[in-house]
Amino acid sequence: MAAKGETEQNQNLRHQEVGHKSLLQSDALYQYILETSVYPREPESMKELREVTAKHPWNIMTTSADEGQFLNMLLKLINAKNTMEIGVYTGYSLLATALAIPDDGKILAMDINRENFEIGLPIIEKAGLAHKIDFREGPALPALDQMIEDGKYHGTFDFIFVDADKDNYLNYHKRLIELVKVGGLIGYDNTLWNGSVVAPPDAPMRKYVRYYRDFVLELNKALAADPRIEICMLPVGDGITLCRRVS
Ligand SMILES: C[S@@+](CC[C@H](N)C(=O)[O-])C[C@H]1O[C@@H](n2cnc3c(N)ncnc32)[C@H](O)[C@@H]1O
Repeated sequence: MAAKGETEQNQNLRHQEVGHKSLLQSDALYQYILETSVYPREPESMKELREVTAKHPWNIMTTSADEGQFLNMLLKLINAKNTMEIGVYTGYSLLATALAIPDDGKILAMDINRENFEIGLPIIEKAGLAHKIDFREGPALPALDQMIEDGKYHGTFDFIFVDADKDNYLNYHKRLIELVKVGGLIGYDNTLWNGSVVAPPDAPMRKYVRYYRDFVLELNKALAADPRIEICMLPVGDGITLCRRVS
């Protein structure tokens, strides 16, 4: 929202700064989406987890409520059962997934930080969903290598959500393309990276946005050129690219 008394010119300038949270033209439009169709339909457990996460110092990392709603709907549409998530944080997207998959569905969830996962875990337990989650603490890349070496995970995942270290996304893609089933989906989060993907190099940008920007640009090019997948880039949240494995 525009601060009280802020001039239109200042407001426009503020929206040009890279790092603006919403990719939409105005905060008011984003707020409209949240208040009209997201918050009124958000399950109690997701609301509770969102509110607990809001008090955490790194809350900027959480998946937005509109993206959580989108993931939940998408997983139901594709009847996902066997899923993976790389980058859990306090578990908002994890909970959106756990709510969408059937009772015997599974989520292999990986994160280097167990402490943050444990912030959301009691809420997931209270919702009766913890049995669907196999949380593994540690860096995802060696874990994926191990799965590939094991052989038994090839082509077994219906859906994989990647929301972790952007400088590894291409490394993840090389492995995940073997683990997702033909016809299954991989979702890469933050592919519009705060809008920085179209910013001039000298634009004002937070340090971490600038650091990861080139990796995101490289990923987007590589996904667009990969004949093993069909892709669809959506301006939901910070941008999500869905990749459907076709071969
Ligand atoms: C943007 S947050 C994930 C947000 C989460 N999807 C949600 O809904 O709140 C990114 C997470 O990736 C984790 N992460 C960073 N590097 C990682 C790595 N190499 N392997 C696994 N997880 C990693 C971080 O600890 C952090 O919790």
